[in-house]
Amino acid sequence: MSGIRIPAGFSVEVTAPATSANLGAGYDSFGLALGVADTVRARLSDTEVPHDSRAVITGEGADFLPRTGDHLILRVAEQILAAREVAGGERLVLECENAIPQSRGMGSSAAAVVAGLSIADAASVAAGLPEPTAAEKLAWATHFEGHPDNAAPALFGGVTVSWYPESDRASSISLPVHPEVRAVVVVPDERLGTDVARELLPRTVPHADAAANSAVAGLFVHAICHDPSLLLEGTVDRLHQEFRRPAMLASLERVDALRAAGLAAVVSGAGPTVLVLGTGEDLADRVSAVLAGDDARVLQPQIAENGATTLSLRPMSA
Ligand SMILES: Nc1ncnc2c1ncn2[C@@H]1O[C@H](COP(=O)(O)OP(=O)(O)OP(=O)(O)O)[C@@H](O)[C@H]1O
Ligand SMILES: N[C@@H](CCO)C(=O)O
Repeated sequence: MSGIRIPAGFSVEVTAPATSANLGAGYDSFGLALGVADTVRARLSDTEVPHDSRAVITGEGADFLPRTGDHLILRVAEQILAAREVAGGERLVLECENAIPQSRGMGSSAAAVVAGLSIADAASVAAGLPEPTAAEKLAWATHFEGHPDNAAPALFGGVTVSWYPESDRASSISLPVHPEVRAVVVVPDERLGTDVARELLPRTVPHADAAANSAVAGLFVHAICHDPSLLLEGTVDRLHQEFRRPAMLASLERVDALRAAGLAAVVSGAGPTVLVLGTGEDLADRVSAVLAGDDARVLQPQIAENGATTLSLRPMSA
């Protein structure tokens, strides 16, 4: 280490939003931030902390997420601080208020990664390093998350399109979303790990399917920015959803029923949550009416304009 360390008394509170990736045809590229967020308070302990009590967790995942350095937020924060040669990462302790359900396709891992990154950034700045650029933040978040479609909206909010200008560097832009577009999610109790869902995808797809998706992806951008009446046609996917049907039969049945009723429903991320995009304050009611008798939770969290926030950074003691 170069002698840079997190100062005594360091304390920060960050939030990171849930996200929905793919949005139909934009596999591994499109994503949006939702108005549900995890809140994490981190502080530097001035004494050694028992390894298994570094994270106090309430809310979603409190019964099964690890409390040690295996905890994703701690692991990300520590590894980034170590890469920057900032000492003290192993003495960070967390209070996590989790609102995002894990392994449901609502970007919980991206939110955890972005929370860890935000803590590492705040600690680095407190130690005297410059504030990282947006491009550096996306690079770190993509490094840990594996793909940028959840990471970009978790960092920057809104609806994002991500791509790889170089094979090892992701980039993203934010779209100017039509003000009437609303987002509803249908969240089942069942969990499905992203790694399991990715295993179900074929290594290659027919050229016609790739061509169809690229046309619809272009239409989606127009629909969400300018003409929400085209969202149903602009969310037809041929690259991922059907391949994953066997792992989430009930979710694909919900997608089918909602689309048959004219609502732009897609699998959210790797599932099994379903995302519905549309207009009107009554969108959640219309979704609930189509899914009458279904026990999955219907929520209308809206599209969040903002991504991760660093809520408070107390002045550091010397
Ligand atoms: N708040 C959190 N704190 C610590 N670890 C978390 C947290 N949220 C998610 N994780 C880790 O990420 C895993 C879930 O990641 P996974 O990619 O399977 O689902 P997801 O991110 O919710 O879904 P998707 O990527 O499809 O939107 C959890 O099992 C846990 O290991
Ligand atoms: N694009 C990703 C999102 C989940 O991380 C997938 O569908 O596997």
